[in-house]
Amino acid sequence: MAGIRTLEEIMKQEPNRFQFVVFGEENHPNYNRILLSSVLQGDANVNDIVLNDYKWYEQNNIELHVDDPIVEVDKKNQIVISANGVKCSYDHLIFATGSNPFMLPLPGSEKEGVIAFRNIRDCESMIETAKSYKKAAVIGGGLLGLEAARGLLNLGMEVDVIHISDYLMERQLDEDAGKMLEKELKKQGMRFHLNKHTEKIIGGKRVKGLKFKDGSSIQADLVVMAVGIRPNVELAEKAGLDIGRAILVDDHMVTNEKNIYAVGECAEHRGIVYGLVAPLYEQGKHLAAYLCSSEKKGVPGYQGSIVYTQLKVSGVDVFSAGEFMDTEETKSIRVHDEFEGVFKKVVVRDHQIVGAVLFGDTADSPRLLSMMRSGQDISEMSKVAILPSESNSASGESVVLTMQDDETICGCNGVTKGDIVSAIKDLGLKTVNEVKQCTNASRSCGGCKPQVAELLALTTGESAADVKEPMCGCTKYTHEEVTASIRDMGLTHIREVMNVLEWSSDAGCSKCRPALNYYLGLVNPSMYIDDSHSRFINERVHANIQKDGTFSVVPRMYGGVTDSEQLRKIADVADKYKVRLLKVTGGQRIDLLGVKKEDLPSMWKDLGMRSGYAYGKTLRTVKTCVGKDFCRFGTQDSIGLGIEIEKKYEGLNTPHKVKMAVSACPRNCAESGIKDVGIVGVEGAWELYVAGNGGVDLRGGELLCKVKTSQEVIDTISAFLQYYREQANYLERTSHWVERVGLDSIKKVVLEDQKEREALIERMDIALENHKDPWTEIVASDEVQKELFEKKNVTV
Ligand SMILES: Cc1cc2nc3c(=O)[nH]c(=O)nc-3n(C[C@H](O)[C@H](O)[C@H](O)COP(=O)(O)OP(=O)(O)OC[C@H]3O[C@@H](n4cnc5c(N)ncnc54)[C@H](O)[C@@H]3O)c2cc1C
Ligand SMILES: NC(=O)c1ccc[n+]([C@@H]2O[C@H](COP(=O)([O-])OP(=O)(O)OC[C@H]3O[C@@H](n4cnc5c(N)ncnc54)[C@H](O)[C@@H]3O)[C@@H](O)[C@H]2O)c1
Ligand code: SF4
Ligand code: FES
Repeated sequence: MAGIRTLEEIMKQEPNRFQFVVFGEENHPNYNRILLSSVLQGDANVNDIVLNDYKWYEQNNIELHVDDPIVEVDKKNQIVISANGVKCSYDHLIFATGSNPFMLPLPGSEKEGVIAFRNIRDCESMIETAKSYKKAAVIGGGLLGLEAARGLLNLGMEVDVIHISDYLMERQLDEDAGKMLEKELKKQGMRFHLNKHTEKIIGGKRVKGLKFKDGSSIQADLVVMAVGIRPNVELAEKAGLDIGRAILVDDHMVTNEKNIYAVGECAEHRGIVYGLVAPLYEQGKHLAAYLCSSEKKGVPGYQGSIVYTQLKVSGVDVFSAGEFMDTEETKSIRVHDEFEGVFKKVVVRDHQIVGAVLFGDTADSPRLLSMMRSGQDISEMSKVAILPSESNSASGESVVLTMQDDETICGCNGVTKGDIVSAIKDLGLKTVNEVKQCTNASRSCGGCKPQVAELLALTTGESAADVKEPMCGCTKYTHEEVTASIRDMGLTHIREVMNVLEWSSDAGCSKCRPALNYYLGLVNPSMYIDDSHSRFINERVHANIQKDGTFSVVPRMYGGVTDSEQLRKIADVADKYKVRLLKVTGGQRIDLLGVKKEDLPSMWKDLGMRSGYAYGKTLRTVKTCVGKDFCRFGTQDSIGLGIEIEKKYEGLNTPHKVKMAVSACPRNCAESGIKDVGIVGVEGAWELYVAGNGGVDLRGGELLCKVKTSQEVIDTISAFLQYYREQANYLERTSHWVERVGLDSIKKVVLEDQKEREALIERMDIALENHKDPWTEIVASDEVQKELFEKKNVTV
C-alpha cells in the first residue's frame, strides 16, 4: 500500500521523470489490505479491493512483476535480483516490504489449519475452511483479531477469541472502553477467554484445539494468529542497510544509503514503526516530494504522525487516538452512559488534548483529532464544548456542516473538508466514487464514506438519493430502501426486517434500531408495538438525562398557557422532590431540573399533568404570542389556534423533533420564522412557514402558503407533517429535508394534488388515533416502573 502510493505521489508531481519497475511477492497487483476484513465479513470480494489493476500499470508504463520477490540487492552495481532471476538496474531503490504477521512459536503451530490474517491467501483460506469446519479460535484480541473474529462469525463459524490481557484492544483502549467493547461483541456471538496463555496447539496433522497454561482447553478446527506484526527487513538486512526495529530512515525516508529509501511498515522513523496506513501515506508523500525536488535541501521532512484507529466491525463504533491512558501528568474529561453504551474520554496534558477514546458514538472524532494535531489550547474552553453530549452528536445535526475547512474528514488519506469541497466545486464532482478518485478520500478503510457523502450532498445541493449511503454499517440498504421493503414485503418486527434484509449483525446497532422502530411504526400505525429498547435513553425513560445523571421533567403547557392550579402543583412537587432548579424554557413551559431517576414516576403522579415530550422525536411545543385578546396589534387568536394544534399533534412520532409557533401578527413575537412549522396571522388570513430552525444550523422558514381559516391551517399542517414523516430519513430535521428535496416538490404534493393531500391527512389522523400519554401509562404500571426506574446505571 505504501509503495504504490509513493509512486502515485511522484507521478502527480513529475509524471514523466522516472521509469518505474515494481516487484511484488504476492500474486496480485497492489490491493487495499485494509479491506481484507470486509472481504472476510462478506461486504466485498477480492476484485473490489484491487487499488490499481494491471491496466493502470500498462497505461502508466510501469513494469510490474507479481509473484516474484526480490531476493538480492547488489548495492555496488545498483542491481536487484528477483526469485525468478530477473535482474534490474536502478538509480533509486524504494523498500516497501511491509510486515510479516507474528506467529507464536507454540508447539503444534505448524499444523494444518493454523494461519495468520495478512493477505488474500489467508482470507481465502478462512472462507474455504468455513465451508467444511465449524469451530474457529482467534489468538489475539487486538484490531486484527476482532475483525477476523467478526468475519468468521459471518461465515457461520463459532468463534473463541483468546486474549492475553485483562481486556480487549489494550494497545488502543483503556479498561472501561475495552470492557464495553467486550460486552457488545459478546452480544454479536463472540466468546472470550481473557487473561489466557496458550501452551500448545493440539491435534493430528490438522489442528483440533488449544491447550492453555492453566490446564483448560478448547476445541478448534481453525486457529488464526493475530498477535501483532514484525517489520519485513530480512532483505534490507542482507543488503547491509542499518536496521533497528525496522529499516532506519531520516526525515526524507532515506536509509543509510543515499539512493535507497524505505516507506511503510518496514521503516523506522525517529524510533517509531507505524502499523496503520495514514502515517505510511504521509511518508510516501514526503519521499515523493524529496525525489522530485532538484534542490533537496529545502524540502520539508516527515515529522512523524499522530495515529488513530477505528475498529471495522459493524454495529460497533470505536475510536482511539494518541495517548489514551491516564498518567500523573494528564487529566481527562469523560462521559460514560451505560444506558446508551457510550463512553468518551479525552486526555489532556498542559491544556492540550493528547489522546482520546470514543466508544458507541464516534461523531466527535474528526474534531478531536484536529484539536490534537493543531495542539489547540483548551484552557479557556468549557469542558462540555469539548465533549458534546450524546443528544447533540447523535441528534442528526450535521457534523460535517459544523466542521472547519482545515479539519480532516478522511484520516487514512489526510484529506480535509476544504480539499473535498474545493474538488467537488472545481471539478463538478457528483458521486462519492468521483470524490474518491480525485481526492483519495474514502479510498482506504472507507470509514469516512458517510461524511464524504454528506459533504457531497451539502455542497452540490443534489438530492441525497444520488449519494446512496446505507442506513448504517449493519446493512447495505439506504433508509428509503429499508422503508420500501417494510411496506412492500409487509414486515412488522425489527428482527424480521433484519432477517429478511440480511443484516450483518444480529442485534443491529444504535443507529439502525431506533430508525427501524420509527419506520415500522410509520408503516403499521395501528398494529406496531413500539420497542422502547430501541429508543434513545431520554425517550425510553420519558425525561431528559442531565450531565450529572439526574433528569429534567417538563410537563405539557398547551400553547404556553398555565393557571394557578398547575403552578401550585409544580411548586409543591418541586418542594417535595427537592428540585434543584426551576427554569422557564424557550418553549414556554417550566423545566424541573435535577430529579432522581427513581423519583420520576411518583413525581409524574403528583403532578397529574401530561408529558411535555421535551425529550422526544415528536412535537415538542407550540409557542404562542398573546394575540388579539390582549395585544393591540393582534389580528388573530394565536393562543386558541396554538392550543388546538398542540392538542392535535401531541405525541406524534416524527423523524426528528418538531417545534411550532403561532404569532398573531407579522411582529412575530412567538418566533414563528425559525420553527419547523410557524404560523403568522395577517389581516383575515394565516401564513404558514416551514423548515425554520433556530438551533446550531440557523435557518429562516420558507412560506408554504397563505390560508383563510384555522381548519385550513390544520389540514395543511397534517398534510405537510405526514409527508415529512413518510419521506424524510430518521433523524432528519424538516430544515434538512426541505433543503434536500426542495420546497416546490413538497408544495406539489401537499397543496396542489388534492387527492394526495386528502390521503396524507387521512393517514395522519390514523397515526394520531393511537397516542397515549406515556407518563400516565407508566404511573399505572408497576412492571414498567420496575424495569425502567429501579436500576441505577448511568455515570456521566
Ligand atoms: C486485515 C487487515 C486489516 C487492516 N485494517 C487497517 C485499517 O482499518 N486501517 C489501517 O490504517 N490499517 C489497517 N491495516 C494495516 C495496513 O493494511 C498496513 O499498515 C499496510 O498495508 C502497510 O502497508 P505497507 O505498504 O507498508 O505493507 P504491505 O501492504 O504489507 O505491502 C508490502 C508488500 O511487499 C511485499 N513484499 C515483501 N517482501 C518483498 C520482497 N522481497 N520483494 C517483493 N515484494 C515483497 C509483500 O508481499 C506485500 O505485498 C490492516 C491490515 C490487515 C492485515
Ligand atoms: N482497524 C484497523 O485499524 C486495523 C485492523 C486490522 C489490523 N490493523 C493493523 O494490523 C496490525 C496487526 O494487528 P494486530 O491486531 O495483530 O496487532 P496489535 O498489536 O494491535 O494486537 C495484537 C493483540 O494480540 C494480543 N496478544 C499478544 N500475544 C498474545 C498471545 N500470546 N495470546 C493472546 N493474545 C496475544 C495483544 O495483547 C494485542 O492486544 C497492526 O499494526 C494493526 O494496527 C489495523
Ligand atoms: S406577534 Fe403581534 S399580536 Fe402577537 S404579541 Fe406580538 S405584536 Fe402582539
Ligand atoms: S478515514 Fe479511512 S478511508 Fe477515509
